[in-house]
Amino acid sequence: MAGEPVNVNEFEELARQVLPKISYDFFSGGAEDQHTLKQNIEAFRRITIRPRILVDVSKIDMSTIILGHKTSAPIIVAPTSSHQLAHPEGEVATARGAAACNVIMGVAFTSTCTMEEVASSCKAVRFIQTFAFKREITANMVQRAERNGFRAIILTADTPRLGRKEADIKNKMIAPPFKNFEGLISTVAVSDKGSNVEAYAAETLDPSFCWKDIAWLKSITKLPILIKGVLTGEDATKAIEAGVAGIIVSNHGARQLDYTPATISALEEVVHAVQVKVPVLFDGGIRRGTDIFKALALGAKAVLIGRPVIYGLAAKGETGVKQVIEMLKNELEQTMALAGCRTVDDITRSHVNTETERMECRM
Ligand SMILES: Cc1cc2nc3c(=O)[nH]c(=O)nc-3n(C[C@H](O)[C@H](O)[C@H](O)COP(=O)(O)O)c2cc1C
Ligand SMILES: CCCCC(=O)C(=O)O
Repeated sequence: MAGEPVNVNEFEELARQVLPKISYDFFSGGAEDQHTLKQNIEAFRRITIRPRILVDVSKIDMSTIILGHKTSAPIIVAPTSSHQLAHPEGEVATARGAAACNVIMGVAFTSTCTMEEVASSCKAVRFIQTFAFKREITANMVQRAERNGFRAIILTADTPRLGRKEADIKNKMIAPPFKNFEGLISTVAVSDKGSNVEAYAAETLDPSFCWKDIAWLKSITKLPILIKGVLTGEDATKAIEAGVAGIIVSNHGARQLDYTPATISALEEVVHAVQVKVPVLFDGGIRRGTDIFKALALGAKAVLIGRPVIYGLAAKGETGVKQVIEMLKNELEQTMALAGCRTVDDITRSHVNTETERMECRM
């Protein structure tokens, strides 16, 4: 590619050029047939925007408030693991990039820098992400998150076991050391059968964790809990009953169960079930400012960005993370101006058409 990247897809190409194949495959891959992986992106293309003209758009304000935290735009860095496989400075560089853009940083417990290192590296508002780990691991995570000024817990609930990413199995992907586990698990899992990331997950996860156990998690922390991995109205209702502070519509970047719907196709069902009782956040396949606009129009309060941030990190470290977030912010600002929306609250359901509406027009 000649010249500087002009959109986040070009950052993926840069990342592919600099990363060893095994790492690029790990970051970019999805589960099994990777059907949902493609759909997460394709489904956005099937939604059209209904712009309004002759609105005063001389000033655009993208700022919003998420769980009480003011951010410059409805963008959050998604919690993703293993950033040192992308860049030696790992999650510290990512968090600094997020801080420079004044957006919230999601930190995975399976990070390669410790949560303490990330916490002391910058002033970004940080949320810690956990899985349904065995209880002693979760209790340790909660204590450390509170001590280190994390502002919320993201409980990723779509991972009672790890999805099958076949590229990782073929490549015999070796997980980097997940430093947050030091002293918590006795052995570093190894497997000669394929990806050892799977063996790692099997050793740490508690697949019996279910809805009633959220009460236990709530009993050991004062931090608000966001539940990540909701794809149906039924589960959204259960999440509200369990008393979560927010819901993240996500299929884990299509890395868990293949043939789940593209997340943008599942968003409205969840939004309807939630009835504005808690904020609904969204991730999966966001590559353009127009994608963010569409997710907001369908009811999301903010979006999480996974792979593009990792690609920025791989290509240019902290600067790359910053550039990726800035690009998405600039594109969202442009979209809002051209669609006649001055603030994020001006973006409504009537600013998009989905396939459902287009079918109705034809009938
Ligand atoms: C390499 C990689 C690692 C991930 N690790 C985690 C993780 O540790 N915890 C988690 O909840 N989600 C994880 N995710 C999922 C992201 O949080 C997010 O849901 C997803 O990346 C969004 O889709 P996108 O990559 O298309 O933006 C990971 C995703 C990728 C690509
Ligand atoms: C045990 C690491 C889990 C990372 C993860 O969630 C993913 O790769 O999707």
